[in-house]
Amino acid sequence: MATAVPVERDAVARAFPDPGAEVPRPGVTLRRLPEGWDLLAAGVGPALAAASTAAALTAATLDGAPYGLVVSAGIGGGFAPDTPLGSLVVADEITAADLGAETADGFLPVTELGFGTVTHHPPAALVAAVAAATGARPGTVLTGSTVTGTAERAALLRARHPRALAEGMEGFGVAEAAAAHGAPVLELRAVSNPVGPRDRAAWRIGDALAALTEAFGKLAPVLTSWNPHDD
Ligand SMILES: O=C(O)c1cccc(C(=O)CC[C@H]2O[C@@H](n3cnc4c(=O)[nH]cnc43)[C@H](O)[C@@H]2O)c1
Repeated sequence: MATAVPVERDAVARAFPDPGAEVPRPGVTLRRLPEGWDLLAAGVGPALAAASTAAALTAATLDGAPYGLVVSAGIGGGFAPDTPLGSLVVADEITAADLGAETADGFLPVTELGFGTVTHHPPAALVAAVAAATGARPGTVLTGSTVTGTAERAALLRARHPRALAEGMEGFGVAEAAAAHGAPVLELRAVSNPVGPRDRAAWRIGDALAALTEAFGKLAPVLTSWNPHDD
């Protein structure tokens, strides 16, 4: 499970009775839980999140215990009015919002330039099970390297991605690393702030971290019992 920062990782860890033990691996330090999950504070932004997640995936494979699922989790911005502060979003699409080229006629995703990918799809049955267990709303979660800070940018993103419910900075990077290793990916965001004009004082980080802990308490049995062959 990959979060951006250590406080998010610790919020996930609080859902489990045993805090686990640190396991240093080349390029990353994992927190290994007795339940069989590795937690990773993978860094802020898609590039560092991808690099850290790839390091963890490679280490697990070389250790002879490849991961069966990669989860990107953390706080995020929510698109009003669908996602109020403290609510949860589970991604049925993980989409890079700013990977492409600006042209005189508007934004072109890299796929329209002839390479790469801009969207990953988590397993549908797993998304449905997570939504049922946690109350998370399924929808598109956007990844960007810049936190949206104006109403204009929020409206433009929503116009380009009408199904977008939330915005984070790591999901697509984590998903790219998982895809390179053939592992399925999931993204769960707890909404700490509205996507729109920047008002850092209004971010409800504590509430979002508490929602993350509560969600992972309900999620653990779902993830453990999920059978990839159902998807
Ligand atoms: O200041 C703190 O105490 C604190 C605690 C936990 C996390 C943070 C972060 O700033 C982490 C950055 C993290 O947050 C995600 N995020 C949150 N809101 C948005 C948003 O509106 N748009 C994009 N990303 C957002 C993001 O994934 C960052 O990694 C601070």
